[in-house]
Parts: sequence; C-alpha cells; structure tokens
Amino acid sequence: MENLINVDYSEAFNVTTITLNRPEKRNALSSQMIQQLHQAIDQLHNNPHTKLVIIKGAGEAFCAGGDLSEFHGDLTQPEALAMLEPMKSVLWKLTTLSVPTVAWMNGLARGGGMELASACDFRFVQSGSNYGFTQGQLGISTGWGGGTLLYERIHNQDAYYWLVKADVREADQLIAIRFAQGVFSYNDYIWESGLITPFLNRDIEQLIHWKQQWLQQFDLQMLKTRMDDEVESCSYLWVSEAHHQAVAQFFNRK
Ligand SMILES: CC[C@@H](C(=O)O)C(=O)SCCNC(=O)CCNC(=O)[C@H](O)C(C)(C)COP(=O)(O)OP(=O)(O)OC[C@H]1O[C@@H](n2cnc3c(N)ncnc32)[C@H](O)[C@@H]1OP(=O)(O)O
Repeated sequence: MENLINVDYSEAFNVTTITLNRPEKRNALSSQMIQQLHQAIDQLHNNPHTKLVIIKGAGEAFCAGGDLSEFHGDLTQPEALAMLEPMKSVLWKLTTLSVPTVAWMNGLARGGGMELASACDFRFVQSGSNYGFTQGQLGISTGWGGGTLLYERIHNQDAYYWLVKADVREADQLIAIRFAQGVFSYNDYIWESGLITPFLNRDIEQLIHWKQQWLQQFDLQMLKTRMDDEVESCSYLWVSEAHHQAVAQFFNRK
C-alpha cells in the first residue's frame, strides 16, 4: 500500500510528526489516507514517550479537504453518511488524545483540511498562505464534525459567520479571531520557529495534566453527539443538486 501518511518520531524531542503526503493533490484526503491516519493515531498509544503530536502537509499545502473525486458520484444519503463517518472518527480521536496536538498549517487549507486543524489543540499558520471553511461554496456544510469543533475554538458568533460566509482568509486574520495561536514564515523550520519550544521545555507528565484539564472544559459526551449530528446533517446536503453542480464546476474549471 502506498504511504500517503508519513509518521516520524523524534527521539531527541519526543515528538511524533504526522505528514499528509499527497502533495500533487494538495494533500486532499482520500479514503486510503483516512484509513492510514486512523492507524497512525492508534499507534501513538504504543509510544508512551510521545509528548506532542504535530500534523503537517507535504509540499505547498496543509490540506485541501476531502478528496472530491473519490467522495463524489451518485451516493445515497446513507452512503454519504457512511463515507463521512471515518474521518469524523479520526477527528474525535485527535480531539481526545492524551497529549497536546498541533496543526502546523504549512500552506493553504480548505474545507475538511480546516476541520482537521480544528481537531488539534493548537494551530500555527504560515504567513502568505490562506485558509477557508469553504464548504458553504460547495452546497454542503462541514461534514466531519469540524464545524462543531470550530465553535469550541473561536467566538460562537465568529464561527457561525465564517461557516456562512465560507470565505478564504489570510494567516493574520486567523490570529485576529484566535483560530490560530502563532504564525511562522515559509522558511521557518518547525524546531527553530520557537512556536514548539514551550512544549519541548515541559515534561510529558505536565503536558498530559494540562491536556486533561483542557478536555475537562468540554462536555465530551455532548460534543460527540453534536459532531454526530453535524455529519448526519451534511450527508443530506451531500446528495443535493447544488453540491453536485459545485463539484462538477470545480473539476471543469480548467
Ligand atoms: C469531504 C469532506 C468535506 C468537508 O467535510 O469539509 C470537504 O472537505 S469538501 C472539499 C473541500 N475542499 C475544496 O473545495 C478545495 C478544492 N480545491 C481547490 O479549491 C484548489 O485545488 C486549491 C486547494 C485552492 C489549490 O489550488 P491550486 O494550488 O491552484 O491547485 P489545483 O487546483 O491545480 O489542484 C492541484 C491538484 O489537486 C487536486 N485537488 C485539489 N483539491 C482537491 C480536492 N479537495 N479533492 C480532489 N482533488 C483536489 C486538483 O484537482 C488538481 O489535480 P489535477 O487536476 O489532477 O492536477
């Protein structure tokens, strides 16, 4: 099987880096990638030394969302639901992981790529890149539970407005609404940017404690139910004519 997700463990830093490795498709997530992401996250349990997990993209993009070519076609609503579920499960596992997680957003992100970032505890963005919950332009809503998570990351009103507006924003705008906690430049190497240093300076026991405290801020059962509802709701929009037309327009754009 092709390696579409690379997992690297740094013994020097006790950090696991997960790289989405499909640069020619801007790291759009196919079902095979989603399956590999599941495995990568599950395997973290076998490495008790990892104190931080970083997710980044290979090449020019962080992640262009779900693979529209694969996830499209004449799906029924129950089929669309079954297609969306596995990535929701990845987002849930990431959200509730026992150690801190960082989305190192080294390039653009769209749609589900933003949902993936929302499932991480922290987001660092690259100056010059742009980012959008663009599902609204595709005739759908967020479909992996990431819209629910967005409401937990920024002010409710800002989340609501961004999802409706479905626009693409610059890195500094993400800082302004507190979606991102730091910005780095194109040439910055992760370890030398300074953004990761606070985590490296702490013991794993401390980081686990703070992560537990962070998770206690949420009603996890309710959060899970809201994510489930979001996926179901999106599955109805997925089969709409508006969505079919928007996807056809994307693939006919050239
Ligand atoms: C399924 C879940 C749902 C959710 O819950 O949110 C989603 O995620 S829906 C998908 C949302 N994402 C998008 O709508 C992004 C669509 N892509 C783009 O707008 C642009 O490609 C880009 C991401 C802004 C990059 O533009 P650019 O740098 O100009 O590159 P290209 O457009 O030429 O793309 C290169 C290459 O990659 C393919 N590609 C890009 N995104 C996707 C995608 N989401 N699914 C499938 N394929 C994608 C694109 O088709 C090009 O391929 P080739 O034509 O074969 O070179």
